[in-house]
Amino acid sequence: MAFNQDNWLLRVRNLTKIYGEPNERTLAQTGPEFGSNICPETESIVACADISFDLYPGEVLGIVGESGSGKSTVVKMLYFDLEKTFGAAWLKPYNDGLSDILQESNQRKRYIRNNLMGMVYQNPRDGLNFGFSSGGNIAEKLIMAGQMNVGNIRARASDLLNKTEVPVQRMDNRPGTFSGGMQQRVQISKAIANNPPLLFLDEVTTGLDVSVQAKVLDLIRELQTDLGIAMIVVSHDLSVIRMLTDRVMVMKNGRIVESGLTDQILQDPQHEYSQLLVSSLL
Ligand SMILES: Nc1ncnc2c1ncn2[C@@H]1O[C@H](COP(=O)(O)OP(=O)(O)OP(=O)(O)O)[C@@H](O)[C@H]1O
Repeated sequence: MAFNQDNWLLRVRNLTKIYGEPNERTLAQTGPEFGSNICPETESIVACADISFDLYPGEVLGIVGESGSGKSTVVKMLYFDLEKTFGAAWLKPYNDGLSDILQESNQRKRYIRNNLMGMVYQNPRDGLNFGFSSGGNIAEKLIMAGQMNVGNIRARASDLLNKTEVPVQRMDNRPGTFSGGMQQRVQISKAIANNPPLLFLDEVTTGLDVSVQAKVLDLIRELQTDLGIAMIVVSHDLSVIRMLTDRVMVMKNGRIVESGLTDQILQDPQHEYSQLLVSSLL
């Protein structure tokens, strides 16, 4: 798929998260060439640094890398779960892409999250309220975006559960009574309830049985084709990245070591670490 360069949906520049108290040499002393994200002088941790990319409407971008490479930190900052240390991000549907969303007030950030973004976490407990029914969880997201009509909300919830193949008769049951795969489907329903242009998926199939994983991945692919939502897919699993994404960024020790079209990187990885990842797929 070709994307028009001027027509970005999300623009991210130099996104960086450092824990602890860095000094001016911290960034220069951490990263893949040092095999570590810990500053030897200050012991501050560079969870990720200098992350820059553009995402286009309807595009699926993968972030792949080993545990601790900084993948989740990137999406958590963009979804406002974590504060950035440095960097900026712009979202086209918000103020025509003119405002750095990371600098906005908490109230504006809530608006952006509720109306323009969705997030599916690895652990359904992070994305769902287990005290509410599955329908109630979807309703919560719709209400936060200003919908008030109970009939409409219920109709939308049952439509979404249908779409994600959760039995609609279980709409009034709590997610705690569902299987792991079904909990992820409810989480996906909730995340897309407001038709967001942008969806974050953070290791959403990790921890599920292989056959259940395949069904959840199929569902995500179908939704992407039907709804054309742009997605950022975080996974340590290159087979998930291969199945879902158009483009991929490979991360190691908090930095992007390689990025490009997924097919190209899978066929001809340039960085030593990407080569290692790809060879583990074979
Ligand atoms: N609160 C924290 N304090 C200090 N360091 C942290 C904190 N949270 C995360 N880190 C560190 O930041 C780095 C990146 O973490 P992150 O969770 O983004 O990695 P990841 O690639 O998503 O891995 P995983 O899939 O295991 O979560 C890791 O080295 C981690 O130990």
